[in-house]
Amino acid sequence: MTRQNVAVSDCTSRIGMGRLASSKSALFSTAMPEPLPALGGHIAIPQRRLSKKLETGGARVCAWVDSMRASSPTRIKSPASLSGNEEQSSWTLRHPSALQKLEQIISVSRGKQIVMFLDYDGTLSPIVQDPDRAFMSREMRDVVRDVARYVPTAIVTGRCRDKVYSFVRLAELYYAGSHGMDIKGPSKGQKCHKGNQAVIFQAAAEFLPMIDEVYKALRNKTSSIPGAKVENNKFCLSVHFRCVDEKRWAALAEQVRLVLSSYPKLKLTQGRKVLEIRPTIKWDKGKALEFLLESLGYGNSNDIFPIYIGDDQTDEDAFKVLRDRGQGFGILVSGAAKETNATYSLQEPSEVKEFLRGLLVEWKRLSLQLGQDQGV
Ligand SMILES: O=P(O)(O)OC[C@H]1O[C@H](O[C@H]2O[C@H](CO)[C@@H](O)[C@H](O)[C@H]2O)[C@H](O)[C@@H](O)[C@@H]1O
Repeated sequence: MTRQNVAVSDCTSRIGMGRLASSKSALFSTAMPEPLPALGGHIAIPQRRLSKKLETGGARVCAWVDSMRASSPTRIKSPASLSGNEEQSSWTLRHPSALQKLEQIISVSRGKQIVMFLDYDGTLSPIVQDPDRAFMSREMRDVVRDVARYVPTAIVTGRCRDKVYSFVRLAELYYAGSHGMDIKGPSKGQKCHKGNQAVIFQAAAEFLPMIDEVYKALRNKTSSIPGAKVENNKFCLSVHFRCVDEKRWAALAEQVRLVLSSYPKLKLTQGRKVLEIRPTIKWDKGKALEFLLESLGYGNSNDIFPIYIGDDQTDEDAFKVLRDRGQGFGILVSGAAKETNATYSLQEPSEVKEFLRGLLVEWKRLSLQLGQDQGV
């Protein structure tokens, strides 16, 4: 047995312990090899450290597996003094439902230019097992189309831009694919936009050959793990483990670690049951949001009100940008209490649809009123 094999099987047995420990508490966490933050968002696993410490790869893989088990964004653990329900209610007080606060949201955004940013998976479409079948409903498409008639609207996603376009099929939107590393403007004119040119920005163009190479290597190395799926998102990759038996997560993580150890210019982050591999450049959904605001001519405007709706750790970068700018707000789509920079929450995509519909009712009323005031 090789050293790597030993590491993986050690970890696998620890996973068993983990399950036991989670019901009986203790032991498991004290056996942690080296504290590692959850793999979320830009909490990248430093590849330099990784390659220097290949000999401790097993320990690292165990830490990854721990993180894979945590949800994304990280769930808030209730302190012993609070029950799960109490924690949930206190979280909802801190991040109230955007549906319940609709009137307040409409009132604070009045007179400002709203710009709408929408994540795709888990926000516009429900999470499903097969990433190739994450379709959005016709009702959701209709609502998003209507929203884009009133305000500039962008889809910001970890997916490959072409792929998300094949799901959304609305030419009037902006699309920021590959976690914002691939941005294109609408191909159909919209009255809110300045001109009709397709803004093209690719933050990581030089990484294309490397990403392609790693895609092939990962496909090859993970092909024997049932349920594992590697998705090529052009400037980044997704290694899905939603359909992989938990007992095999360590083996999968180990293969990913082995491949990445030869690519110090790539980093690993985590989404919902997915390991995401991307260039170590300082670009994320937050930067994409800023880039789009700038492109729309609102970079220095005080009269804008950006709204970003997303469900995943990678959306936190955008929530944080809005919080730091003090403009607009983020809405986290989550039914559970999670650590977030978003201001409001919505439980699931159907609530996203209701929220957007609620805004539309108000915008339609306003434009009717404007028409009447102008005697149209
Ligand atoms: O930024 P997003 O639009 O939220 O994209 C993030 C990842 O979404 C997709 O994976 C997620 O949705 C799948 C379909 O529901 C689900 O099977 C998977 O477990 C989720 O992680 C997409 O396939 C990934 O490439 C994106 O990175």
